[in-house]
Amino acid sequence: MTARIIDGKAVAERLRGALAARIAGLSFQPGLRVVRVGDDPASGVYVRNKDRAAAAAGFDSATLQLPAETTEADLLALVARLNADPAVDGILVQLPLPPQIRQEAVIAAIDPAKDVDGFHPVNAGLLATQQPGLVPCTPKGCMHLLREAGASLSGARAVVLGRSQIVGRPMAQLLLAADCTVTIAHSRTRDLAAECRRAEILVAAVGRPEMVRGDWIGEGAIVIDVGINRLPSGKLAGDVAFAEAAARAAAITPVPGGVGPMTIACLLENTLEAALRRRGPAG
Ligand SMILES: Nc1nc(=O)c2c([nH]1)NC[C@@H]1CN(c3ccc(C(=O)N[C@@H](CCC(=O)O)C(=O)O)cc3)C=[N+]21
Repeated sequence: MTARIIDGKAVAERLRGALAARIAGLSFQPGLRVVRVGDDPASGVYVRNKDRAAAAAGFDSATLQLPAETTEADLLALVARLNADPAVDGILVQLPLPPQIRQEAVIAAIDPAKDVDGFHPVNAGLLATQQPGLVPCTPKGCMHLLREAGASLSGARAVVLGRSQIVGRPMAQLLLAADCTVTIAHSRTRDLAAECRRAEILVAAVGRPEMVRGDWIGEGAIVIDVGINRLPSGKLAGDVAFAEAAARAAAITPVPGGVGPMTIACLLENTLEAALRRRGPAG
């Protein structure tokens, strides 16, 4: 089998177009504030792409850049100001944060109604209990792509590789809510390759370049590659060895151009959702 390539860039473009059309009909611009402390390289391209996409879709968006030495108290004070600002619908604090700042303290300080990353424990709890809330952008984007690939989810064996708070766990919740039979595999799992091979839907989110080899892929599986790893050569690689996997999968996402652009589109989708929930449809 040679896999169909799931074009995340094109799907994201369509989603952003649909958001732009909805925003054009509003009496206000949904407001997004991204806070960046220091200059972690993983965040650089992301912040630039986000700013461009948000402006093009009609959001009132800005990135607030703080020095790497910022104290936790100063960052919490900024979050409190953004929480109180009625023009701000979505707040995203770029992770990772410098070591003097406790990540959990900052996430917990964000108003859950403005938590467009969906990382606040209230939103994680709403997702786990199948109530409406803000859903983390990357797993949400992966679900869009699975639907796009025509995956039939009900009853399907899905394996999520990785158990992070940001991707693996919420991804498993979304697949379960879609009636998949879900396995979460991770670094302590015995025989990872065998677990993955059983998957009809495989979502790889471990952050290790090309760790998933071709013989880990079941014939006809749908493979969603969340990894965006920068190699020493400067090239980007996913968590999946793409060419090997594509020889066995029915469909697969590329890196770049797969999940990454969907993360950004879903951030904008969440910001619009948060705005409509906070202000009502008329604004
Ligand atoms: N609070 C928080 N939320 C995040 O969602 C978050 C974060 N912090 N910190 C950094 C990581 C990284 N991240 C990316 C999203 C999209 C691309 C993306 O669009 N990548 C392009 C390629 C970019 C390139 O060429 O380097 C693609 O995959 O096609 C990359 C990286 C979100 N993150």
